[in-house]
Amino acid sequence: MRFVIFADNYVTGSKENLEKWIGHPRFELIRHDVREPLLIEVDRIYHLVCPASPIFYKYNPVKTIQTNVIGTLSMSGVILLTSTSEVYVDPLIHPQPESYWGNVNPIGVRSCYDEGKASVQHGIEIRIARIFNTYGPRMNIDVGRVGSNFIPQALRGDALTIQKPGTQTRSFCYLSDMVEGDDTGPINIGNPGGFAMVELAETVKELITPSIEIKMVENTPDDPRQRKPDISKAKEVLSWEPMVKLREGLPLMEENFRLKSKLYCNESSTKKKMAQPCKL
Ligand SMILES: O=c1ccn([C@@H]2O[C@H](COP(=O)(O)OP(=O)(O)O[C@H]3OC[C@@H](O)[C@H](O)[C@H]3O)[C@@H](O)[C@H]2O)c(=O)[nH]1
Repeated sequence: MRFVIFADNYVTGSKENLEKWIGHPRFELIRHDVREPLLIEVDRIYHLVCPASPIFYKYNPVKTIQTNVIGTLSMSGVILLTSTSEVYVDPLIHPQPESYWGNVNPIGVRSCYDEGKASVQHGIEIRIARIFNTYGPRMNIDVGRVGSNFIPQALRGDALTIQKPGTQTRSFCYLSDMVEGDDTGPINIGNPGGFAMVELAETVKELITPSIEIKMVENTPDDPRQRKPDISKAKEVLSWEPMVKLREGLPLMEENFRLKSKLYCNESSTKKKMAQPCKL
């Protein structure tokens, strides 16, 4: 019989996201910071820890690197480690294969996360999922990620903020498309299609509030200029065919729009209104 013990220090997560499981007889929730050892006997560990939003992880770089390095050491016996496309940092090779070592600025503001996530002890059997940019329901609003900025901005009717130069690219994968792979080496998981932030802004504007403005704002240091996964290795172990075009991916975002709409519609909104992307 499976029993799940879930540990979180709620720095970025919330109990609300776990509501469905709290009280379940085979689910236990512990407030815990992975930088401290957790002495319990388990069969498997899924180590998903570390704030992933650049604003959060840059806020306290020492805690970030401790969480990634000490945290991973305390989780010895890990079976799955969620890593990130950030290990390729500002890549000079495009798209990025798993064999690429990355192009890091070791004294840059992002290095606490990039280097922390990249450090894994050699020789242990571990599944490392290098997750590229992902979006979907229950993202925190206003944590500075591009999707969680653009969609609420469009719903509120505020200008979309493209960070300069706007030609930087990312690939966006919907949450439920991030599926199981089974491979011990690091494996890229993401959408192989790359899109410039200007393209993303235009698409969000067109789909949600065509009348809103798009403005260019200053960027933060060391923002990667291009990023998309080389998924040739992943294809061998994943049964999933990712969507290459952003346009095809967008209908799936509707679920996301609805969730955001709920937050921005007032109490008197009708159910019907809630069920559609709502313009305020
Ligand atoms: O309002 C905004 C926010 C962000 N952006 C741009 O959008 C791009 C993506 O930024 P995000 O903050 O969403 O994500 P990043 O790609 O920088 O980093 C993230 O990517 C992969 C994850 O694994 C990491 O956890 C996370 O660091 C950047 O080029 C950023 O400059 C905007 O143009 N406008």
